[in-house]
Amino acid sequence: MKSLLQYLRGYKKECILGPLFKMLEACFDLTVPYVTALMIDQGIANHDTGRIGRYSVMLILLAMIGLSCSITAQFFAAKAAVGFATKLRHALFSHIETLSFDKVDQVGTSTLITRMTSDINQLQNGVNMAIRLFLRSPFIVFGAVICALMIDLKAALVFVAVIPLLAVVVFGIMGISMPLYKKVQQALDKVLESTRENLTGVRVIRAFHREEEEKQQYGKKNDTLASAQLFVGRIAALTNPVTYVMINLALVVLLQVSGIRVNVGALTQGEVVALVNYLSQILVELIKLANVIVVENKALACAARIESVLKKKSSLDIIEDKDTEQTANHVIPKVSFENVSLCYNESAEPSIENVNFEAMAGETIGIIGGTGSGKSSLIHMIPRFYDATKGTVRIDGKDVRTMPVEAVRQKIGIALQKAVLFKGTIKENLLWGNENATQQELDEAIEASQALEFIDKKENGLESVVEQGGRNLSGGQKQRLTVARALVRRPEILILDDSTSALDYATDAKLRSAIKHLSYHPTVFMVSQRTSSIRHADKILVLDDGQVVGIGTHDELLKNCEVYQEIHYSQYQKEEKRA
Ligand SMILES: Nc1ncnc2c1ncn2[C@@H]1O[C@H](COP(=O)(O)OP(=O)(O)OP(=O)(O)O)[C@@H](O)[C@H]1O
Repeated sequence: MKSLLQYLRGYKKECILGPLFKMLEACFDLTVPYVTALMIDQGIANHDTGRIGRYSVMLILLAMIGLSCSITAQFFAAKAAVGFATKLRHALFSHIETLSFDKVDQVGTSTLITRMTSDINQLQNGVNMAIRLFLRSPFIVFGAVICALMIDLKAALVFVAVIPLLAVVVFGIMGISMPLYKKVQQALDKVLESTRENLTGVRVIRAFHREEEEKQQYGKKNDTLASAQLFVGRIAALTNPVTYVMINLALVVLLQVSGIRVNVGALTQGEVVALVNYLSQILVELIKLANVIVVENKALACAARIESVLKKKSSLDIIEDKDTEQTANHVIPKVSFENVSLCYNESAEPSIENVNFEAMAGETIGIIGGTGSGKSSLIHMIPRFYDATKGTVRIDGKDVRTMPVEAVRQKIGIALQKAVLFKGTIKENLLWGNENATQQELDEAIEASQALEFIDKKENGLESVVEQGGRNLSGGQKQRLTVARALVRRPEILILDDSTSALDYATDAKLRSAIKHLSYHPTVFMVSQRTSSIRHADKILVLDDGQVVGIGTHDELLKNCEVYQEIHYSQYQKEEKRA
């Protein structure tokens, strides 16, 4: 939690004034029983309506001042808590944006969402409660005991006896329920994870008639959450009945002792009422304090979850450039892989193993292989989505790890396998590639990606609205826009990760030809499952189980690479049959 306190720094005034006003309110609250006692003893006992009136006005004034103090404290507490949560949310979001993919994979997207939302809300609640009640409740408990002792030492012994007992019960119940709140939070994580998966995959679920199964599984997770919440709720709910029984027993004892003291003339009736009031105040404050501690503990648990994300460092460190290998006479390839392996996690088999190749500037490199053969893994190492676990990936002869991620990505335009677009207009989405792109650059990208044909048909053209995730566009339209977005940057390196799979053969061919004839000459990496898409590449890498099993041109591979032959002839025959 310590490291999170920095986000409260701008709210020092609120953090001091909030508790201060709460303490003022507490002082007025402690005065009320005393004034009531005076009203009973001096006003009611003597039938003195004048005094009764004066004390009544005093009580109303005390209540009004107390209320104003309470509202002011609430204002400061809310201001500090909301400000703290906003700053923290912003910092957490910015931090997550810097994390490397492996770290995001490690934590998990849905739990990151829980931490950004529910955990921060919990923490905001904790800060608010702490400012308002952390000092007030103990202050009232001690204040009420001191006032009781000042009224009558013997009668106040009841307080001395009952407060530790109350404290044991209240804090005992709290101690039992605390660890259970962690379980509730974990169950909530699972429900949110399932919600997210179901909402994003709703079409697939319906297409496969998995609604019932999904409902059942969701129901199970929801029930687990509900039973965890009920269990902890039932334990927490014990607090009130148990403490009320205790306090009522204490009241009986207090009235018994006070009655005797009144009879011997050591106490007045008004003082008895004041003692009863103080005892009730103590009970209320102890219960409040227990609630505060529960909320604070939940907040601390959430703070630890948030801190654990903030402590995660991107694995994409910049290493020192010790390269001596490149010589002046050697033509430096645009991209090269030297004995590169990639393991997503330590225990798993490598997804890429000992890959070596060079891509010269302006060349087109085709990458092909069965599903799961490592095509995406291979190209993800160029923009440093993941760093090689062994070997070196170089751009312009420089180890990519010696360059800042932004510098590497600035050179690259990438259209990922899953076409992702954002809410906004088509133009806004394309400008992600380069926010300063000129109309001419946009036009060239749109034309090359074969997106012109469908953008032109739209009433608002480039200003047409793209809904969240691009759901108002077809798969092929989305793919063409993601290719256009990559081209708008006029990248030195263009990576197309199976990003034309939804296009028909003719459009795919036009797109490839347009990329060849761009006004600039990027080095192109084209991942595809279809040999027809990569057959004209200068060099084709054939991947099988993470290893390069063939490298060469289409014709060369057809002669000497069994895996390529298999892929090609299976498709070639299919196409023949179709024709
Ligand atoms: N983020 C990840 N974490 C762990 N393992 C991964 C991750 N991404 C890919 N893998 C694993 O690496 C291997 C290669 O996956 P990759 O996505 O690179 O294959 P691919 O050839 O692109 O497949 P496809 O053609 O189906 O897209 C697979 O076994 C996959 O399970």
